[in-house]
Amino acid sequence: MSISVFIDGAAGTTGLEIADRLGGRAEFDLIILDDARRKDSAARKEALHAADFAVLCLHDDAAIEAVAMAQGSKVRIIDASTAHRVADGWTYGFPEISGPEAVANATRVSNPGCYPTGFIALMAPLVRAKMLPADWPYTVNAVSGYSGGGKALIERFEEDRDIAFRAYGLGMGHKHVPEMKRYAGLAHDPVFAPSVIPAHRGMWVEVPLPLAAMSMLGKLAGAQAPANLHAKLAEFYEGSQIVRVAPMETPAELLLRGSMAPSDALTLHVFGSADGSQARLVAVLDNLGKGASGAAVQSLNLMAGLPETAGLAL
Ligand SMILES: NC(=O)C1=CN([C@@H]2O[C@H](COP(=O)(O)OP(=O)(O)OC[C@H]3O[C@@H](n4cnc5c(N)ncnc54)[C@H](OP(=O)(O)O)[C@@H]3O)[C@@H](O)[C@H]2O)C=CC1
Ligand SMILES: CC(=O)N[C@@H](CCC(=O)OP(=O)(O)O)C(=O)O
Repeated sequence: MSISVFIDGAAGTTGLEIADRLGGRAEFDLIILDDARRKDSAARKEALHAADFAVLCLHDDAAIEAVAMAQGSKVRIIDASTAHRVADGWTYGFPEISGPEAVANATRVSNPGCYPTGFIALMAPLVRAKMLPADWPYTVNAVSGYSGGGKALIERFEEDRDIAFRAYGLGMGHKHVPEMKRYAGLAHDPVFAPSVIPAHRGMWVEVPLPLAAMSMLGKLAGAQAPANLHAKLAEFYEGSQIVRVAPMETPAELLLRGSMAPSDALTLHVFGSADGSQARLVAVLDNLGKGASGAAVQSLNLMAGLPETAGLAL
């Protein structure tokens, strides 16, 4: 018996990528509304009530509306928007961090934000193990491909080829900070510095760590050499086909390529100074892969009782 999945917002950037990942799979029957009906409330409500699963690939207000319209139905929802990431009654759709069973059994799953995926993957295992303090004022420096901003930012970057670098979130208070704080287990909001480069997809999320200064201030339990942090991350993600911890070596450079192929993997790096006084934790991913559509499909697989990585590009 096939599983019906309604993609609400299937004409958008995330929705199209989810439809691509599910399209060739015999287990799923996709419900996709045509152009004339895709924003029609009655048609969306009918689809929400007919489907086994709905993946909301919508901006927050339309996602909140969809959840209200689904009331009284049996549909299980994965919401790709920011609307429910720290909301009561929702499971954070990051199986490596929330636990695969929690996601598999949930009826309401919020898909993590793209930048938080990198940040939380790096930080949660180390904070949980008390190798990094929960109460340090961390910073997050991050770079995204322009597809991270959906259709509007894609259009802007494709029209204005003169943008070489776009820093934003300069007033702080970016919408991703609450989920970063909560799921990394932090006491304070991290200082988040996001930016966009003229590449369609790709993402770099970095957390610089002044280890010697943290130790001097009594914030580290014992000396935490960069190699210890790397070993803990490697242990935490051992056996994962999705999250990979790169060997601890220091290349002369790391590149994000404009021609990056779609990928649902997430690669973590730890770089350390020779004397161990400083480290840089770095996550490299595809904002549209593990940062959005790949994560939604991973959660859908688990919720539908299918192999976790089915249909993913790894
Ligand atoms: N892009 C990314 O890398 C990531 C995106 N996300 C999140 O995923 C969600 C979707 O983002 P993204 O795909 O980038 O955005 P897009 O703007 O590319 O797509 C959103 C789609 O929703 C449609 N839409 C708008 N209002 C309604 C409505 N009332 N009913 C039905 N459809 C509607 C839009 O229609 P129209 O085509 O007419 O504009 C558009 O096709 C957002 O919440 C975003 O924050 C999360 C992680 C990463
Ligand atoms: C480059 C860019 O603009 N990125 C988006 C976040 C993309 C993402 O993860 O989206 P949601 O949290 O909305 O689901 C931003 O900073 O608002």
